[in-house]
Amino acid sequence: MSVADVAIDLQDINVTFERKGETVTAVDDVSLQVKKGSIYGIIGYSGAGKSTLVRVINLLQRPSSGKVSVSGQDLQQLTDKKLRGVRQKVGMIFQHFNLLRSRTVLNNVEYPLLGKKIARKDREAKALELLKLVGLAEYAQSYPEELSGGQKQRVAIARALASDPDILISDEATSALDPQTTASILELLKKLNDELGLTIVLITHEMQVIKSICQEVAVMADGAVIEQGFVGDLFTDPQQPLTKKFVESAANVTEMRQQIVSDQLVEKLQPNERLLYLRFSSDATSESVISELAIQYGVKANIIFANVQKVAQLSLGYMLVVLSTVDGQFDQTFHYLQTAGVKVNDFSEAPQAKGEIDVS
Ligand SMILES: Nc1ncnc2c1ncn2[C@@H]1O[C@H](COP(=O)(O)OP(=O)(O)OP(=O)(O)O)[C@@H](O)[C@H]1O
Repeated sequence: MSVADVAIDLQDINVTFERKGETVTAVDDVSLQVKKGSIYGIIGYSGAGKSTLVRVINLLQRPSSGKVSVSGQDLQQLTDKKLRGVRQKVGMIFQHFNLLRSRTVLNNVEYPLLGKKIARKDREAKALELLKLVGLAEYAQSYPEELSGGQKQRVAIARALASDPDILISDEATSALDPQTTASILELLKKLNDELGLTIVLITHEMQVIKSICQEVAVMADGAVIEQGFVGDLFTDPQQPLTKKFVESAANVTEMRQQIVSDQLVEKLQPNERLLYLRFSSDATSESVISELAIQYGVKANIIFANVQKVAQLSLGYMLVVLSTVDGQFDQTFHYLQTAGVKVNDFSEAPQAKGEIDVS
């Protein structure tokens, strides 16, 4: 990536806090680059350091060490005045919207422009234009409490756009919303990314959110980035146990695990049967693999669970299947699956009774 293509460049960032005489490491040696015009996700459980890390991006949180560049500018070298200028180009939205209750929706959106040399008429026109963009023009004179959660977040987005930012940071912006409203807010963010070329950094604890709109993702745990890369790659071949857990959560694999245990699938297997968990990427479709097994190798398949999810233009298939052969031999079957690019876990010997089925 050339320097001109980089919106955010964080190098070797550490953030420590002193708490009750102890040093807490909130961010542990994190380096990442966010490409201009991309949507970059940061996922991790509560306390992983996500919020602290994104506050470093506009130096609301100064790192204990490391370098922060935004749009090619080394922020730690800037004067306060220049830093304020950069901060205005980095908008933020939050889980709890942070709207001013006593002001109308229109006033909330114009708020960031109040201190600027811009005529009231123009300011109002701009705020109204932004409300149109987020689909809320008719609510301009309403008050926040008259709006639903999703509508409040739209107002917060319009307000964040008032200073014409190049970058928008979304800190758990959909966490308080139901799945349908979440989807509509993510759709809006994608539209802003497409139409305005806005670079978006999106913090979440939900892989569904990452899957919906992010191109790249960093997985955080205990302050560190433990895995990062393109979303499609992470979903197809997650390396770290935590990443695998997040990927599974987005593919309903948890349900599948429960089914294995509650239906006692392993206990019921015949000697000539195997219980396999198969993962497919788009170049190996589940139908073609299963029919090939039947035709070429005479293997029967009983599909117990199947799910296909779309991630970054890839179709990823997950399947739990009982395969049976006449002679109970599976060497050829495994070999075929491997060459077809299918990832295989054999659950036949798994400690199913305890529900500890590892799908790594
Ligand atoms: N100002 C502070 N003083 C002391 N410790 C802090 C401070 N801010 C954050 N921490 C600690 O740093 C760690 C990371 O917190 P952070 O809020 O960045 O995590 P997070 O992944 O965003 O989690 P959440 O989603 O719950 O906010 C936590 O252990 C937190 O207690």
